[in-house]
Amino acid sequence: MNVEKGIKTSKKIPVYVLSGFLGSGKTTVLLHMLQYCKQQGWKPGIILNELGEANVESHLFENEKVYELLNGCICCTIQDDLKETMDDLISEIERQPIDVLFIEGTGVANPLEIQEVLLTSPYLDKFKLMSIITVIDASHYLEYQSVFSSSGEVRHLLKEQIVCGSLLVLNKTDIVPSEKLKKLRQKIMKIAGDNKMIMECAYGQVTPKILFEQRIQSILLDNRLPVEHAHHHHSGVKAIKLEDLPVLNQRKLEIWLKELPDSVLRGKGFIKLEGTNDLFSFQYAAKKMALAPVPPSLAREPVIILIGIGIEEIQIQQSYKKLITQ
Ligand SMILES: Nc1nc2c(ncn2[C@@H]2O[C@H](COP(=O)(O)OP(=O)(O)OP(=O)(O)O)[C@@H](O)[C@H]2O)c(=O)[nH]1
Repeated sequence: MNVEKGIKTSKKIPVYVLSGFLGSGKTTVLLHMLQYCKQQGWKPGIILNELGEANVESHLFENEKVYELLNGCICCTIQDDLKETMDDLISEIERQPIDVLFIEGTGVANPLEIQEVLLTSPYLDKFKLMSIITVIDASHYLEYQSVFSSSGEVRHLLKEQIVCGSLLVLNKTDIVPSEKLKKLRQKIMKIAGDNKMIMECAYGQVTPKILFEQRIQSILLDNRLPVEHAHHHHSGVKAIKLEDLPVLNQRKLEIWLKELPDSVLRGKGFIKLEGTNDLFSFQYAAKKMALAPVPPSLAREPVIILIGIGIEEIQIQQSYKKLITQ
């Protein structure tokens, strides 16, 4: 279909769901899609579903209308929370219409749960699910799938996200050797089936037309998986918030991160570093830290949120204490 024409003329608001494991690059892909919206003059609405009590990423969406669903998805309350957020959104868009809606699930969300909400009344009459875009971290997928280095829950979730995705984005190819990439593609195709489109990319740079393509037809919605399947509990998922952070030494921080248990899968937040007055956004995914200065006008308190499956809060707090007292 002609995507531009479809979005402009559609009576229902088109919805894109971004799914994918913790740190795979969902926000990166979303920012890329938002840039395209801007070029096309489309007004987007965004629903972010975050683990943990604080959203440390909303500053990335400066000029956009962002609805936050914090603490989501640890259990099935995601659906009630999402409905509440959608209700707010519906009343808000009567005053401020939007052309397209993005829903970014947490890294441990099963996209079917989101899909199911969109299929119930009154949302079904107002929104049209266009695509579930599943982002896969090419640099870590094989490790996450390995029986030795990850929990069964992680492996199950990764598979579900691939099966439910209508477009697969194999991200972070910049840090993966081509041989590994080939092997990876084969593995993913085995789970996804031959006719699902897999786009390889770095930093979410997939051609917008491919991202915005309608890939879910009503036929698929009618044949959706049974409800029991969609209600998958992620009881072992935990987000730990480290607050009142002092100014940190970068080298010690790197060592601390390296020594964290493997069950810590993701970190994000804001930190201050020795030798500079700047505030940095802190990202930790697939065992790699990325820091980026943020403007002081943001005025956020330093905080680190660690997310993992089966992480022991006491163990983390003890090692954190060591980091800040060394
Ligand atoms: N090397 C590399 N890093 C990337 C790429 N895409 C994203 N990143 C980095 O990976 C980290 C996580 O990216 P996000 O887009 O925040 O991932 P996410 O899936 O939204 O993360 P959660 O919402 O926590 O699950 C950030 O530090 C990104 O800059 C890529 O293609 N290559």
